[in-house]
Amino acid sequence: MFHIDRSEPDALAAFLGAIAVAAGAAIVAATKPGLHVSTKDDGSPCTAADEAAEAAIVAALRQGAPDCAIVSEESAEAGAPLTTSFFVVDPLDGTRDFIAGETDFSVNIAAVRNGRPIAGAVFMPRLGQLYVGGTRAYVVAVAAGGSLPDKALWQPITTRGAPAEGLVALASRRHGDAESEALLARLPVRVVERRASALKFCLVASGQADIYPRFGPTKEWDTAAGEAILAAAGGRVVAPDGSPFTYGHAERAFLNGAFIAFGDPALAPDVLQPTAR
Ligand SMILES: Nc1ncnc2c1ncn2[C@@H]1O[C@H](COP(=O)(O)O)[C@@H](OP(=O)(O)O)[C@H]1O
Ligand SMILES: [Mg+2]
Repeated sequence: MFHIDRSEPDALAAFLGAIAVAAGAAIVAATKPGLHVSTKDDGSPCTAADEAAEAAIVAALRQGAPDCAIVSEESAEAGAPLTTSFFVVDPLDGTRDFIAGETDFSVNIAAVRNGRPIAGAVFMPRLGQLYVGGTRAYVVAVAAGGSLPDKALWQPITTRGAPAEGLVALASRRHGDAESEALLARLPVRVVERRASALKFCLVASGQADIYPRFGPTKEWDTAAGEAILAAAGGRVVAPDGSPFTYGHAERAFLNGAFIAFGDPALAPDVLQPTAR
């Protein structure tokens, strides 16, 4: 049995990783021609794949960690503050890209302890890539619904130092915003790659990119797992004033403020607001 307040972060991350890979199979199984797309109250799409993955994840979390609260994208409601330790789930992050047949979509599951993410898993079903982070961060090649290989075969990942030839920056493919573009315009950026879902955090965590600023809106389930992985790999996710991100804000419907995710902590003086330096 797992408990967020008592289990080791790496053990929690492996638990979440196995659940994310199994949820990937639910997504693949639900992916059929003519997949029904409904529109949620906020105008964003939801499919049978989102719902099947959420049901699989919630059932597995309840079985493995029965005493822990769960916040999940498709069932979260604004209201009373939660306990400060809970699982946060996005069963299908990047739904628009999923519907468009792209590879950039992910299953995100994180464990939040005292308002901070301590373990996370991000799985890309169509890429067959699982990223996990607890105390350390790893990438694992595994097909949707497959068995996780022995931990000795997991590849440890770390962020990279900012390259002298310029930064590789990441931005949302479908939800760009002017403030993020303005920040990147002030930095020595070599290329801006537009990608979807929490895969962006994983690309920074594994040293394939350097910075991902996001001033436009996101929800806690979009960032918690990615933050856990990036932090375990040596990077940071902070508000533009340098303050840490906290989770469990039911009173604002789990809406995040702006953040800057970056791999090399030495970038802080360049990317954060002057008062935060
Ligand atoms: N106006 C808005 N308010 C809140 N969250 C938003 C939003 N526009 C986009 N998002 C979040 O951004 C996520 C997609 O990120 P990206 O653009 O990097 O792929 C969406 O995830 P879902 O696809 O799970 O709904 C959604 O949660
Ligand atoms: Mg999402």
